[in-house]
Amino acid sequence: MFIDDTIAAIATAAGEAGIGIVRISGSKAIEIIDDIFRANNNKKIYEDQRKLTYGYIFDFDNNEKIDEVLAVYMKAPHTYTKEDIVEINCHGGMIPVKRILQLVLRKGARLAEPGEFTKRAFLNGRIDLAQAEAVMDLISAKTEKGFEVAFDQLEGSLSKRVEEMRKEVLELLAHIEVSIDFSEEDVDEVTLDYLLEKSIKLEKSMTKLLSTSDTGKILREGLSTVIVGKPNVGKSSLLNSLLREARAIVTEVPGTTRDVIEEQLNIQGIPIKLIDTAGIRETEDIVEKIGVGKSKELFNKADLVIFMLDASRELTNEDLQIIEMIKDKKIIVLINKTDLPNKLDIAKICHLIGERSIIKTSLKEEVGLDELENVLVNMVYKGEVKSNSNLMIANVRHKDALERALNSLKEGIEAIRRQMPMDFIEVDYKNVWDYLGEITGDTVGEDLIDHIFANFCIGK
Ligand SMILES: Nc1nc2c(c(=O)[nH]1)N(C=O)[C@@H](CNc1ccc(C(=O)N[C@@H](CCC(=O)O)C(=O)O)cc1)CN2
Ligand SMILES: Nc1nc2c(ncn2[C@@H]2O[C@H](COP(=O)(O)OP(=O)(O)OP(=O)(O)O)[C@@H](O)[C@H]2O)c(=O)[nH]1
Ligand SMILES: [Mg+2]
Repeated sequence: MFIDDTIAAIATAAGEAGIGIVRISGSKAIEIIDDIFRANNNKKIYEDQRKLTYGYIFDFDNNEKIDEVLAVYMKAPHTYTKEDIVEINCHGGMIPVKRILQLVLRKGARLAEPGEFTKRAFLNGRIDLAQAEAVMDLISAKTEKGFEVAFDQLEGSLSKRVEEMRKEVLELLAHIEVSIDFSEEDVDEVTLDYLLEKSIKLEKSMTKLLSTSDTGKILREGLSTVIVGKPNVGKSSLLNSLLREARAIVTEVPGTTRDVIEEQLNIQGIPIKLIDTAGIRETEDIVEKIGVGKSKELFNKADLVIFMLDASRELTNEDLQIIEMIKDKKIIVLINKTDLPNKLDIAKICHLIGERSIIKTSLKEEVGLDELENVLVNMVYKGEVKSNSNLMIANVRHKDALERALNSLKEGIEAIRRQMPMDFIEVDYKNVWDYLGEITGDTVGEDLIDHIFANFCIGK
């Protein structure tokens, strides 16, 4: 694919800021900057490369000075996109960047599509697809750990592992092909044993990589967590305690929260979208009724439900109804208000909810929050020691491809065990090779590539 147009975009975030950057990439970048920039030392910007030069952006068509800037030229192919790049560092804020961009577009550049700089880095072969996707993930990371996982992926950790696996598949395919050529005779035992042994090893390492995908997905996308319970159990108090801020209104009146309150939270590196809801009960109040309806909808979509009970009241029908509604979800049960005399039949609750974590809290006396945080973290890391490794499958697209690769490998192994014809076995291994290649972008079509980059931000 030959890319000949020159693209431009604002690379920095909108709004008041110290500096703003306009970025240009493509063969016309030099021409364009030459048309609009005058260096104070009177040198042409392309005489030096990778050196910031002080000067002014001018609109020479009407002799207007636009802004005082620092500009830099980076020569292809050793640049972010592997094309000629010019960056203009102007004053921050909405106006300077916008005016300079407009001028650049008037001089012949085209406004870049979302992610197009990174897309060019990929199409021109500087980085692979998993690395390109990591660029976006690291921009949108909400916790340090999420950033670290994305950063290692950008550095090629995942790509390297996937390429190692593909190399092994290729080696197995070579053996299989040799056997096909000798198809008249029986394939010898040694070859079959060898294929089987190597394949089982590969299956193990693929399974291991796949097992990181639940945690990886949460680090990348966040854990959507909904607090549910009947009115007045302390749901909004819990939101406030975890946020360490009086975000939601808390009163002793049941039915205080009527709308959904959503906040972002970071618990030991895990990004959590915490949602406080209206207490669930039968009600004639129209506003509250809508709120209750929303609560029910929300916890159906949640990754995790925190179900709250009030230790100072007996179990009611409302509690039982909620238990019925959430019994198939991933839940943590919180028994709150343990500072008050207990009236709750805890044995009965255990019986109703089965093998689930139960935590006793008193939000009033700040008891039990640490335990809640720890249970939550352990749930995400599935009780495994919190991994120091940042090599994870964080992207659902990668997970899906790896799953299909693993399934094909299992089919291949089964086919070897049953001594199926070699050309039959070969198909499975070719699939493993193809599916793994989707992760690094080796075996994906143009449509999918367009779709992936369309979700990037402009200027990246
Ligand atoms: N001003 C500015 N800051 C930035 C970027 C940018 O594009 N512009 N980046 C953009 O996201 C990030 C840095 N990433 C970059 C990645 C590769 C190359 C690059 O020129 N690579 C060449 C040469 C490498 C070398 O000199 O050793 C290459 O790989 O061939 C530049 C930036 C973060 N900061
Ligand atoms: N004694 C005691 N009171 C608590 C505790 N936690 C919350 N409360 C009180 O219980 C009342 C209700 O708390 P909220 O957080 O508003 O309860 P809610 O579940 O959000 O209620 P709705 O929004 O009406 O569904 C308030 O008066 C809180 O101060 C606790 O651990 N002990
Ligand atoms: Mg509330």
